Amino acid sequence: MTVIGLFFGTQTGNTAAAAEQIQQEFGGESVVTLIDVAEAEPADFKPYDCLMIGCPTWNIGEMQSDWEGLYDELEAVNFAGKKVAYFGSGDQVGYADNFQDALGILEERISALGGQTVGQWPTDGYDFNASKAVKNGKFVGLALDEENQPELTESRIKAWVSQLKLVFGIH
Ligand SMILES: Cc1cc2nc3c(=O)[nH]c(=O)nc-3n(C[C@H](O)[C@H](O)[C@H](O)COP(=O)(O)O)c2cc1C
Repeated sequence: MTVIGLFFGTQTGNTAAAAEQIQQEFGGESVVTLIDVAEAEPADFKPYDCLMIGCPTWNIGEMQSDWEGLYDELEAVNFAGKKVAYFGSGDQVGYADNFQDALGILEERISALGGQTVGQWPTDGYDFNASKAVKNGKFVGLALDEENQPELTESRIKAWVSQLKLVFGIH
């Protein structure tokens, strides 16, 4: 078993591609296991003390549909003692009033179930009106925008992962 479980949902592939890049940055399959939420159930979260949650925002402020389907069932997971990092895909221009809302929705739910949020990310360099993913002036996790800032994705992932390696205790 690997150290980190990365659970992602995706509609058009952007969040899946980010998940793969994040896995590579951490050192590959021996460190991070990728799990598509379309095939996940609550018991799958149990083995991991370190989790990453990847979810794009869809339909104006909603979670991607596979996360939507799992949302109620998350209640069966004990997140106490787990460090949880979040990342998402969104469109800050097209959906400026709901940028990355899904991240905020999931973070609130999983925190209420005992998860410890790690990997917060600054809002500098983004331009949007409102987001449920902003808490105390920061995004609750890494915000990616393939529509408007695809050239920044790689460097954002590298910076975020290097910060998380320390938090997760991975060298
Ligand atoms: C109909 C539609 C609704 C969307 N709604 C939002 C939204 O409310 N907030 C946001 O940040 N992005 C929104 N997006 C942008 C997607 O999150 C973005 O395209 C993302 O990269 C998709 O990720 P995926 O390929 O992993 O599914 C929307 C896109 C479409 C086509």
